Amino acid sequence: MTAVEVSEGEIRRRQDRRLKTRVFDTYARSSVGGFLYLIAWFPLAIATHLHVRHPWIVLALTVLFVIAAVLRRLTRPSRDDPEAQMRWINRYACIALSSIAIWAGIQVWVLADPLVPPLVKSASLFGTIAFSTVLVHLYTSILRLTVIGIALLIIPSGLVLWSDPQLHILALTLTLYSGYLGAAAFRSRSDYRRRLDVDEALVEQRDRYEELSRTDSLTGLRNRRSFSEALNEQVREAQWLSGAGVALALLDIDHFKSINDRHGHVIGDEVLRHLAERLRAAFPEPDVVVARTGGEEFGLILRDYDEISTMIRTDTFREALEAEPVVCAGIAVPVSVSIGVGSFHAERDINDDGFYGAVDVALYAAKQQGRNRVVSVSMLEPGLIARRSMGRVTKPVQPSQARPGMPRDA
Ligand SMILES: Nc1nc2c(ncn2[C@@H]2O[C@H](COP(=O)(O)OP(=O)(O)OP(=O)(O)O)[C@@H](O)[C@H]2O)c(=O)[nH]1
Repeated sequence: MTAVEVSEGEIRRRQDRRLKTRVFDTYARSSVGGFLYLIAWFPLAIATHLHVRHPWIVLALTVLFVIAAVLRRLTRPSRDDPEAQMRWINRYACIALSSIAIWAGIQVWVLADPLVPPLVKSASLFGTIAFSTVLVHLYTSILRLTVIGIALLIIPSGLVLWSDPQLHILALTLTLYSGYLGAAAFRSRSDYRRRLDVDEALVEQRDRYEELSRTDSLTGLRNRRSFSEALNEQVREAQWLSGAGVALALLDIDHFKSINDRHGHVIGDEVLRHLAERLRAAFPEPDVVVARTGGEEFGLILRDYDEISTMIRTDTFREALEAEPVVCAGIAVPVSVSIGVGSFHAERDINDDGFYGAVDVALYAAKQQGRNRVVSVSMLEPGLIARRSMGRVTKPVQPSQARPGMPRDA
């Protein structure tokens, strides 16, 4: 896949991420917006004396505003289900539009009522203009809601104003202003989309760097840092969850220095790459961790494996590797590996460091016994782990702790 091609799954993931951002931005900006109508409604009802003239209507409208405001606050979007988020947008838009429609109706009533003083009519119209302006900022990511909301607030009031020839100029001004708001809503939406694009690019870049920091650049396998973290995690699981088990295998190419000396470092690198591919093919399960832990050292973490099954599997791999030389640039390079294996025992190993140290001693024993073999921790002479681990390397060190002279690129 080239850099330009993006898989369907990836496109879907991006769309879902954008939808989630839109939904949560909308909720964060506007979930208390319904109460604004309520706050504006009380003084208006009093100033127009509607509470004295039509107390039941005032009460009914107040109840409707309260229901819409509370519903808007309580209708929380789903965190992870994109279909539920789409449904939420529609439901939320209906609730928001119902408050807007009630206010628009009140505004028409106030403008048309001859008993309402002109000053109160102007104040109420000013409130309506403020509400329609706020919509542009509240619902930036749901353009249709903004446009319908502005139309609901402005058009009926504009028509009432237009019905009085003396107020034509006011109706025209209102129409012009609604045009401006429409343009602002489009502008605000495209700014918002640009912001989403930038956010997305940053998230992708962060994910890419994170992936790179866990990958061995030569082989593409996990690197020692990622391996250490996975081992730590799985050992902790084995410590705390009854029934969870974890096995570890450490593989070291035999006489790799002479491969480098005979064929050069470029072929040496190719051998490392080929070995990585063979390991990946031999241990394809997603829950098996395959890593390059050092220069010519590789590691496997096998969840829920015991020592014997790990020995059998790694020995099969060793035999297959020995039987089929690695071919690099037309040169057949015989490669063999020594392997140490073990499964985690809490009393013996204590933690991941102790576990790694024990398997490392088994690997050391495999080298000592003539190489090209698998040695398990239980095959070791009692007391050897304690003696050897004093002088041997324990769990792979983090890159920041790496000493000069450590293998390249690991
Ligand atoms: N080509 C190549 N060589 C590497 C890399 N990292 C480490 N090496 C070489 O791996 C060799 C490891 O040599 P030793 O530690 O002596 O081990 P060995 O020759 O495999 O001998 P045994 O492990 O005892 O069988 C050194 O020559 C390193 O230079 C690498 O990334 N690429």
